[in-house]
Amino acid sequence: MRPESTGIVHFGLGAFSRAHQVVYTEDAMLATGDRSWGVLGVSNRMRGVLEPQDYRYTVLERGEGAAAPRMVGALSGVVRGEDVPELLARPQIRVVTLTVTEKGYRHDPATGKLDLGDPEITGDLTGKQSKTVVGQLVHGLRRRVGGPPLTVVCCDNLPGNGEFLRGLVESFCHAAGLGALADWIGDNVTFPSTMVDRITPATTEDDLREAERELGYRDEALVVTEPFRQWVIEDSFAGDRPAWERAGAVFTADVEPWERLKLRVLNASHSLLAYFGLLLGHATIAEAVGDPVLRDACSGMITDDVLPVLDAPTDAVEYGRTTLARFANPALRHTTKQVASDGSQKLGPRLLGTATDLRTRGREPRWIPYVVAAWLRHVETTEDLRDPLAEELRTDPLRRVLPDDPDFRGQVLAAHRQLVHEDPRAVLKEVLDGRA
Ligand SMILES: NC(=O)c1ccc[n+]([C@@H]2O[C@H](COP(=O)([O-])OP(=O)(O)OC[C@H]3O[C@@H](n4cnc5c(N)ncnc54)[C@H](O)[C@@H]3O)[C@@H](O)[C@H]2O)c1
Ligand SMILES: O=P(O)(O)OC[C@@H](O)[C@@H](O)[C@H](O)[C@H](O)CO
Repeated sequence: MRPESTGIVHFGLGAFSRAHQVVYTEDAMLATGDRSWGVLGVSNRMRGVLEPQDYRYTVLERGEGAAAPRMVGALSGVVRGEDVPELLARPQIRVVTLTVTEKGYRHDPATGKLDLGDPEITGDLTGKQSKTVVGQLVHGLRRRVGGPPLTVVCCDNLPGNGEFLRGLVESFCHAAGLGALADWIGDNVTFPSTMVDRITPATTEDDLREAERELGYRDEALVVTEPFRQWVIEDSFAGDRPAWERAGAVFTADVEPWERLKLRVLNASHSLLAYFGLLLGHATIAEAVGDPVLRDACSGMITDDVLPVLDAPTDAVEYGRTTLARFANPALRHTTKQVASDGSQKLGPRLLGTATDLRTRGREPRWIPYVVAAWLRHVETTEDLRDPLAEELRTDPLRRVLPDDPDFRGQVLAAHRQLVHEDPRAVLKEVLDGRA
């Protein structure tokens, strides 16, 4: 399938978007025959990779129920970030989607506010450059003023991701002295929140070689993913949109319960498996969840810490069970190192919100201090730490990450002392035994 024109600009054409939003968009175009929704990716790296392939790539599902390999053709091109401002002026662009990772938003992880001290944000505020995602978005919206409305759909794993991004854009406008633009955005641009789900590890050279043997061609932009996919979208679009519901997406008035369920059950368990998995020598998530102590620890955390403060839109116990079964998919080779990366950005949305909610209701988290302590051990013992705050974390790892709550900090430090002096497996067993 080839699109007739471009309707969507997508920031961050990483593995996930190629396995998720682009596939949903292609399915919507196939179902309706409306081929005006080609996706124009914004990615300096993927430009050089996809151009020689005419912007087509293969999606390879792995695991039980996997579909046949699929060639996706819904991308209409790939451009550089600097090209975005001009693009957003075009009326046929009706939707912007983003998967730029948590750190791509340049916010303070503790407050969720735009980091106005970030040198690249400061540079973009002058209007003389467009290096950050928020800067590119605002400079593009500036060019759009007077044109048709636009919908900006954040698809990163952040709570209230739509409202979050709207706040960053608003702060940028005010800091740049663009109050009138902020008013125009308020009237013409919407930021629906979304819950996105499809486990898609970074593609490795081994994946490429194995796929080449299987498919008979080499695809540098190939993605390997699981059969499962889910997309819940807040129904607040400013204008036209693809008929994503025809591709299985669900539109709802309130996405927050879905986002919380996913972040606090799935992503929180992923982080537990990553940090304790690394401490126990597990290279992949599938290996980690196959370790009975880690599996029981995930179930324990879901039952003891997460469920008591989760207003779930579906059966959360069953959701937890299905999640752990998906993690066990051995064909995915999702590394614990990948999931452990950028912890300073991930702990808040996945774990600390639950801990704060528990403490607000007079309950103590049983497992979360241990997961944060395992992350702390990861920070202390990893030479090539992958985290945007790596330098700062070396000197004071908790300052920018933990909420201002001395009791909780004390719990984390006590758990950390145990992990330094005792075998991590024995520590987890102790916590498990304490529940009996
Ligand atoms: N991979 C998954 O299983 C999965 C599932 C659900 C949601 N997500 C969400 O999608 C995000 C991306 O995942 P992925 O697997 O595609 O990662 P990826 O590393 O393959 O791609 C990330 C993309 O973000 C861009 N990016 C990174 N840092 C940036 C920055 N500072 N400024 C601008 N752009 C930046 C990169 O250029 C790249 O195109 C995740 O962080 C998560 O929020 C991922
Ligand atoms: O994509 P990351 O590396 O930021 O986070 C790793 C995973 O927890 C996450 O991507 C899940 O695989 C995903 O959220 C499942 O839908």
